[in-house]
Amino acid sequence: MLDVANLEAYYGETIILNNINLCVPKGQIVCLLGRNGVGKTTFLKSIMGLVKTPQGSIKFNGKEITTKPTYFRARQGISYVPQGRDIFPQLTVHENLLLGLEACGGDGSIDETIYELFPVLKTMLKRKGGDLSGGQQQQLAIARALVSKPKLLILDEPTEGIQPSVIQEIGRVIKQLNHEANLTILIVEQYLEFVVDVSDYYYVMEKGLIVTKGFTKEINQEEIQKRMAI
Ligand SMILES: Nc1ncnc2c1ncn2[C@@H]1O[C@H](COP(=O)(O)OP(=O)(O)OP(=O)(O)O)[C@@H](O)[C@H]1O
Repeated sequence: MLDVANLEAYYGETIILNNINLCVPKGQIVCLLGRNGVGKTTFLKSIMGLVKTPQGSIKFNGKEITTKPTYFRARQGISYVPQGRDIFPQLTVHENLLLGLEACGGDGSIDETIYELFPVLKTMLKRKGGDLSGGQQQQLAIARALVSKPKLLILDEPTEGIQPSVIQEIGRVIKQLNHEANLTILIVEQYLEFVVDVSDYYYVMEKGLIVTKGFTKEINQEEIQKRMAI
């Protein structure tokens, strides 16, 4: 579904992504692991068209999107939950969710299945986004990304700063979306246990390069943990 080949990205003269090749097959959950600052977020921003990529190609469902604007990519069905969630603190939960419709042109309505996935949000529709806990904000951010019924959901460190019970809840929802709705998902993560729990395939990035990859069921957790700790 998502095919990235020989991708490069720079901030000024500094190369951040160096010849990245990564593939997210339809119906799978793929995780990109790596320490702070290796370029994971830059990679996700490249997919969304938020960072310029002078070299390489990004294909979505076989179509070249490398030079397309962000809104085009969103309308094709790519939905992105950035690191730090980007919830609008002064808007209510309901208003934050309505903003998710913008990705598909502002039409339509919020599907009831969103509240089935995240029952806690239904009880908080009139609350300000800024009054929610970190975990609830993450759930709201994921729910907002789902409102436009994407084909590919991209999550940047969904477990960051979140308590274990909510991490479990988020893991459950991600697996449910994948199994029941056949949603394809790409996740950037540093929390190895979560990656092992939810993903089919993993990639590890170091200094803008993919250094190892494989099927999660064959992962050597000790080796990956060492790489993450260096
Ligand atoms: N807007 C920017 N301008 C210049 N350099 C940047 C910018 N954003 C990130 N960088 C640098 O690019 C490198 C990669 O950053 P990036 O955020 O992609 O890493 P990351 O792996 O996602 O890390 P983290 O887990 O901390 O988010 C880092 O050295 C960072 O300092």
